[in-house]
Order: sequence, then C-alpha cells, then structure tokens
Amino acid sequence: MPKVLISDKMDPKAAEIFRSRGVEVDEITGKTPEELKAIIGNYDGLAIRSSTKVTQEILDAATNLKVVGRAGIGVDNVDIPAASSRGVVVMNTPFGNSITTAEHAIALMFALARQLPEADASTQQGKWEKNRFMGVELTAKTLGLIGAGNIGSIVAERALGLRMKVVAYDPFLTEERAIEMGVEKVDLDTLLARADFITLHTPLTDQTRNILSKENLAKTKKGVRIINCARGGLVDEAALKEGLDSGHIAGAALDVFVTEPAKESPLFGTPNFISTPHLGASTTEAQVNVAIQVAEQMSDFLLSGGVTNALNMPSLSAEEAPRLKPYMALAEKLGSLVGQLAHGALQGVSIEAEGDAAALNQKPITGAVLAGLMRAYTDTVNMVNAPFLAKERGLDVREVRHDREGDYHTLLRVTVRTRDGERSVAGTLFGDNKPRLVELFGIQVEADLAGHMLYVVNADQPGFIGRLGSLLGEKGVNIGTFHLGRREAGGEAILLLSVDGEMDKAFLDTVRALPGVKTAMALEF
Ligand SMILES: NC(=O)c1ccc[n+]([C@@H]2O[C@H](COP(=O)([O-])OP(=O)(O)OC[C@H]3O[C@@H](n4cnc5c(N)ncnc54)[C@H](O)[C@@H]3O)[C@@H](O)[C@H]2O)c1
Ligand SMILES: O=C(O)[C@H](O)COP(=O)(O)O
Repeated sequence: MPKVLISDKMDPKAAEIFRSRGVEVDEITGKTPEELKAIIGNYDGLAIRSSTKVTQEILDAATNLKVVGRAGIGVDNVDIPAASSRGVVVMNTPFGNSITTAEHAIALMFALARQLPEADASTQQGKWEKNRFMGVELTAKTLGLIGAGNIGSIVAERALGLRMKVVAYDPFLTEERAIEMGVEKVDLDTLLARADFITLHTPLTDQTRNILSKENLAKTKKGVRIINCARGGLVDEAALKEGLDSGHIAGAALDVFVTEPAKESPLFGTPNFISTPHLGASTTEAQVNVAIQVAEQMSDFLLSGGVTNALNMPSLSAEEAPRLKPYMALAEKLGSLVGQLAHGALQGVSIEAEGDAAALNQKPITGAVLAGLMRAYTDTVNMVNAPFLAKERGLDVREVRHDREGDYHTLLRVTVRTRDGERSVAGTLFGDNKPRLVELFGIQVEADLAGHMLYVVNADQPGFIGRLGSLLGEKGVNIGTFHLGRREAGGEAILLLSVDGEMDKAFLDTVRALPGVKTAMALEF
C-alpha cells in the first residue's frame, strides 16, 4: 500500500480521502528540514502547502518518493528541476484557492481605504476618534492590476462590480482577453502613473522580482495604496516603508513577505500599513477544495498512474509514452526558447510537425510547447492545463502536419506571432531520442538546449568570438558547449553557449558592451 506524508496543516478531508482510497497516511507537521530528511525516505508521496521546503537535500533523502502534491497554487517552495531529475512528479491545485485569495485582496483594499485595523484598535481602546479616520471611496477609483491570470481576473471582476476602473499590466494579456475582462491593457509605467490602488497577482520570477522597486514606486501617483497577496519579493519592502513614511504612499497591505514567517519587519507599526500572515488562501472553502483535490490527484497517481495538474509531466497513456516522451522534451525546449526570446504580447503560436513527427498524437506535443512557452509568464502552467490556459487567454494555437520530409527525418517547428511579427524555431531528434535545436529565427544553428545558456546576436566580424571568449575567461564563466550560426557572411550571427553557472545582470551588461553585440540574454532550460 503506498504511503503518504502530510507535512503541512491541511484540512482533514485530505487524510480521509487518502485512507478511503487505500493509501496509508501520516500527518506530521512542523518538522525541521533535518527531521523531515530523517523520515522522508519512508514515503511514496508528500502532501504540502507553502511551509515545507522541498529542497534538493530533502529530495536526495526521499529515496521512495514518487509524487509531491501542493495543496495550493505556488510551487516556489519545491525545487522542480531537482524533483524532475529524480523522476518525482510535482502536482498543484491551480484553481482551488483563487476566489478566496482574490477576496482577500479585495478585503485588504477596503481595509486600506477605510483604515479599518487602526480604527478598530483605537475604538477598542475607548478613544472614539471619529475625526481621525477619514477614508476614501473605491467607486470611480482606478485599480492597477499587475498580473491578470486566475486570481488577477477574479479581482478585476470584483473591482468592476465595485464600479472601479481597472487597468492591467501583464505581458501575456492579449487585447481581446482584456476587452473580454472589461479592463484596459496598459504598460507598467502607465499603470504606475494612473492607479489609485495597485494589486499584485504574478508569480515571483526573475522578471517580477522587485517589480515595485524603489524606482517604480517613485513613479506611482501620490496617495497610491498597494496590496500584495501574491508573493513576497514583488515589492521592495524598504522602499515601501520610505514611501509610507514620506506620505507618498497612502497605505500598503502585505499578506506575503520576502522572509516568511515574518516575525519582524521595519514595516511593522508604520501608520497605514496592514499585514496578514500569508492568509490569502485561508478560508474553510478553499482549504477543503485544495485538500480534496490534492488527495484525489495523488491517490490517482500512486494507485493507477493517472496524472492531473502535474507541473513536470504530461498526461499520457502507458502505450504512447515511450515514443512521445523525447518529442515532448523537444517540444517543451522549443516552446521555452521562443517564450524566453519573444518580446511583446503573444497572439498566436503554430506547431508544425514534419516527417516522422507528423504521424504522432499532436496533443501532448502541443501541450509541451505551450507549457514551455508560458512558463516564462506563470509557474502554474503544466502540460495538461497549458492548452486550456492558452485558449482562455485568446492565444490562437495551430497544429500543422506536413507529410513531406525535409532535411531531417523528423522535425518540429514552433512559430509565435506577436504584434512585432512572427518568429520561428525548429528542432529534431538525434538518434530518435536526443532533442536538438536546428534553426533559430531563420538561422541554421545546431544546439542542445540544456541548463544555463548565453544567447548572443552580433554582427559577424572577425575577432568577435575571441573577444567574447576572453571576456568569459576573465569573468570566470566556464563554457560547456558552443554553437554558432549566421544569416550570411558579414551579416547577423547567433551564438548559443551553455555555461556552468547562472549569469547576473552585470555580466550580461559587459557582454552587451562588446563591439558588434546587438542582444545578449541568459536562457534557462
Ligand atoms: N497569498 C496567498 O495565500 C496566495 C494564494 C494563492 C496564490 N498566491 C499567489 O498568487 C500569484 C498569482 O496566482 P494565479 O493563480 O493568479 O497565477 P496565474 O499563473 O494564473 O497568473 C499569474 C499572471 O501573472 C502574469 N505575469 C507573469 N509575469 C509577469 C510580469 N513580468 N508582469 C506582469 N504580469 C506577469 C502571467 O502572465 C499570469 O497572467 C501566484 O504567485 C500564487 O502563488 C498567493
Ligand atoms: O500559492 C498558494 O496557493 C498560496 O500561497 C497559499 O499558501 P498556503 O497553502 O501556505 O496558505
């Protein structure tokens, strides 16, 4: 009988379902990482919320682990690459707590508008300070939504019901979807300049970290009120404190903090600052939803191999799996490459299969392309929900099969359409199972897309590769593989290098400063 550990506080429904399905379950919460390491080897499944950190170290000790189930949305507490490399499936419950979290954001918006916590404390101290607490109305105010995914769209719907005007910044939001949601799609600077209230609903990624930085907070309207129910790290907490102290920011409400549990913070005690201890998902209804979903999903997987809402595995029948697996790895890499390189809101994507690939079931391949593509924007996407999310967001997805065979016996081509035009990448399988990029934006380049990669577009000039190599050497960046392609002699050239470590902004800026460099970006696979 498979055995599951529930390591974070979860609704009792989860344990009930595991037991009724024939899965043995232990509920042991509040363990330190060391204590968890000592017992994790006994379990086939681990059911968590946000407290348990599923690190590489824990996974190393989890010799029997097959599945991690997150009763909730964010999986930033799980090392997904480490889990994938150990064959551990990671699942979440992407919709079970969205309404509840959106309601918390709205509750905090009201609390800020009317200074409810301070008014409550003062009244209960017998002060009756009727003149101290002058609030603002929400009606006709502008709400700036940063991130218009599941939770963001529910917040927008509620805010429109409150007769607010909603402006949204989300690179993934299409004009059509914005119109459907009744919001105005704007760029970040416009949102900062126009919003009376700003609410954040993005995952924490390299692009969103510090999205409300000191610099961006300075661009906000005087008197702005800020709400963060998404992830700590989206707002610069020190700059927020300065803005509140100076009076530029009229109020701020944080449910999430850079360091959690947040036992101390310079923000604590600041007038017009409200905080809650990561309560976004904490309602009876949401906790029952996510507990039931995670227990059902994990039981299905452990008992029959059924896969739902996995972040690192497609849903597949046992017969198709071996043949499709390398194609899906190729598809996800091509999607991820084009997602990381495409600029501007995506409008459409076409997935073409040629040669042997044309004979395969296209759905898992499409799912893998879309999951790779959208992972640049959301960490809740997986191969199963990617096509649904793409449809919901108005992305035009086309699948094309060509019977013809070109230079390769099998080929996948992914073309994305943005407002700036079309961009296309193509790849094949070497030896029927090794994914290889063979074309990038019309340039022939052969590369294995893996790990940390440096992407450089430069003018094809003698001496350039030497200069780049010397710079990498000086900076102590070790090159793993080196791939080169060019449009024509003396024209535009592309370099793709796999390197042994992460590259920071300062390093990329030095590459960008080399003569002839047009673009330099860090890519992750
Ligand atoms: N406080 C809580 O208890 C609580 C509860 C649930 C979810 N969350 C968090 O809320 C966040 C949103 O959840 P969701 O379900 O709506 O996720 P989602 O994936 O449906 O939506 C995220 C949105 O952010 C957008 N986005 C990505 N990068 C962006 C960028 N650079 N700028 C602007 N927008 C960008 C994406 O395109 C997407 O539309 C997640 O981080 C989740 O972990 C917190
Ligand atoms: O991402 C989520 O689902 C929320 O952050 C909820 O986290 P919790 O389950 O720890 O309340």
